[in-house]
Amino acid sequence: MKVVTCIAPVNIAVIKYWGKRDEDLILPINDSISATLSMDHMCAKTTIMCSPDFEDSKFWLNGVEQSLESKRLVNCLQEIKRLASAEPSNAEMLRWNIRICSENNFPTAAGLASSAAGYACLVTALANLYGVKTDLSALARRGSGSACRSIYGGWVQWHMGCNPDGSDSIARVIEPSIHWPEMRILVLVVNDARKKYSSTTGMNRSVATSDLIKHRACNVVPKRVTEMREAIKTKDFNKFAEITMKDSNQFHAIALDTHPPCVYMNDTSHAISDMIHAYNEHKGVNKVAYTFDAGPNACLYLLESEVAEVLSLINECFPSTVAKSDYLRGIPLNIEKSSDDLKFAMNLQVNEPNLLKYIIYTKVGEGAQVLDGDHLLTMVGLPKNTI
Ligand SMILES: Nc1ncnc2c1ncn2[C@@H]1O[C@H](COP(=O)(O)OP(=O)(O)OP(=O)(O)O)[C@@H](O)[C@H]1O
Ligand SMILES: C[C@@](O)(CCOP(=O)(O)OP(=O)(O)O)CC(=O)O
Repeated sequence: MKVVTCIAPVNIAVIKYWGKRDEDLILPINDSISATLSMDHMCAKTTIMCSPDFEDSKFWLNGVEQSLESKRLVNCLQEIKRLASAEPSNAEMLRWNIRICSENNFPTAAGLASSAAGYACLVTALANLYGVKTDLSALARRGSGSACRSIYGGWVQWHMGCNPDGSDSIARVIEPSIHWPEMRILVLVVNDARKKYSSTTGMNRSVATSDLIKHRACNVVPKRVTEMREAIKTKDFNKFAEITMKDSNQFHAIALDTHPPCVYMNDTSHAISDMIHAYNEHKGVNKVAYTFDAGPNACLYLLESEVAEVLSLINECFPSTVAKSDYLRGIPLNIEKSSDDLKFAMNLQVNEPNLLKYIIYTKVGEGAQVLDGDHLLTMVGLPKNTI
């Protein structure tokens, strides 16, 4: 019997991946760049066990048994087993059935990058189980494109590559997590329910029907990637924020240019983006950047020095009656400060209460990791937690 448990982070792109040139190999039509978020508040955890005593293979996600037939899961498993079979001593273990148990400590399939954390975690655990030593980003990519960036910590670029077999479509670290230690992230959760159409469906539809997506991939992203790498390297927040917001907006413009359109942002998302622009304008320089993935939730990048003021601004504009202990996740309670001057100077628009469900405060963190114990499966290969 062998057992491995891993944890893996989510990542939030500042240059978005949207569109594939190969659906099976999951090869993108443009490079993308993201920051990996700390696992303190958002992570996937996966235990994989294999044993000659297991009569069958099983997979549980968040306590619910899943099919093992999913194409992407099969692709990840097949690829890792193929690589593992190069080592003759693995032959017996490769015939054993496996049990997979995974849990996300944040909402699944809600546009909060659960598939990125989930597949990065799965392939890290599988590779460790079978002793496969290779670039894990290419393996994670077979589960979900954005997952390749969650293998690594810090600031990560997914290079689209040009080889038809996808061998050069891999993630690489631009800078480690410690490079920009003041960087912070606020995730404003507007809705954590399962979204209407997945990123996979949306981007396939965009590739098939949007004219703008071709312009973006060929003419916009290459230049933006160079500028973004430079902004990160030189810690130029103003430039970083400008590119991040423009890229998020271009991605959503393409989602709308898709036929039928994919509408991911809602009125609350737009109110958040208006508030950030008003704040940056008031400051005379970009102090906060927003970015939205395939859902209404906002992810704000800002430096630690701005957090207290921006949090009080959010509390003014988006009042909440939810208990603070549940509403502010990861936020020290003494961090808030009065925004009276700001409120007056910015002529703030106050929205109706409870448009935000909760706020997660986090920072840039490390990539996927193997844990020493703390397994999610019992010795007989059954989940310790079921629902
Ligand atoms: N911990 C996990 N282990 C394995 N697979 C997972 C895990 N978490 C999520 N997934 C897979 O990812 C799917 C959700 O992916 P989907 O792209 O729809 O949502 P998301 O990743 O939360 O949002 P987005 O990619 O738009 O940010 C789940 O239905 C499941 O198949
Ligand atoms: C909007 C995005 O979050 C899209 C993520 O798409 P996925 O990686 O979930 O898509 P598949 O490769 O089909 O699984 C932007 C990004 O993370 O770069």
